[in-house]
Amino acid sequence: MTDSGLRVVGVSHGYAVRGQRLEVLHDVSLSVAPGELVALAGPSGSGKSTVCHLAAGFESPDAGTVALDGDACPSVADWARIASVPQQHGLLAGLSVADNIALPAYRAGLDAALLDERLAGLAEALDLGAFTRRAVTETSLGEQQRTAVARALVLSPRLVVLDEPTGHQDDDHVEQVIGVLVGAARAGSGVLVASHDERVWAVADRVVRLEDGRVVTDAAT
Ligand SMILES: Nc1ncnc2c1ncn2[C@@H]1O[C@H](COP(=O)(O)OP(=O)(O)OP(=O)(O)O)[C@@H](O)[C@H]1O
Repeated sequence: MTDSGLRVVGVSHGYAVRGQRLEVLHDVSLSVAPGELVALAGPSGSGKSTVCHLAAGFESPDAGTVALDGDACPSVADWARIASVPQQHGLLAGLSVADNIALPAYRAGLDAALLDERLAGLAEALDLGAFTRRAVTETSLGEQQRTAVARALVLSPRLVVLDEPTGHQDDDHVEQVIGVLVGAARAGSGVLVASHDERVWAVADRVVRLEDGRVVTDAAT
């Protein structure tokens, strides 16, 4: 067995609720290899977002391990390693669409010509070309969601974790988002995507289904 990619092993995790620890994930294990697209499915409240937070390094598990390429301490600061699209998108209100997408690249010191090429490619693939100069606060929720997807992919990360990235999209834009996620996996990123959308499950290499904080199936599609 290889350490390559994301490995979540025996993870239990919970939240403090009225002074008590409420465990919401119980002994969860899953993996995402480089180049693999894995969908997280399950009913509302089953624990998908919690798994995403742990995989993205926003939180550390109460028990068990979360590791990327064998490193048990994923760094949220390095978007070339782990990038994410949280449910609330986390865009910076004071910046344009283009600057939000480019922010990880500015921080990483990506070559300007390469950044321009990637920005143009993502803007076209995600139908953002008409909005790139607009303040992100002056765009629709669906456009903001696609901006967050583009930002997560601008550095071609080792792992990208997306929480319901098609939730605000119409049918055509769902296909565009799915297209860039499949493209990212083909280019070598591991892709973990929490989704209720069967169209996302259909393109996944595997679908991991959670119920009540437990993995009930982990199956190839
Ligand atoms: N900050 C929090 N404090 C307390 N409980 C929480 C918190 N966040 C989530 N939970 C609880 O943890 C459980 C799992 O929530 P989570 O958001 O991971 O589920 P989900 O599968 O992503 O749901 P949805 O599909 O509705 O987004 C739920 O019972 C939820 O109420």
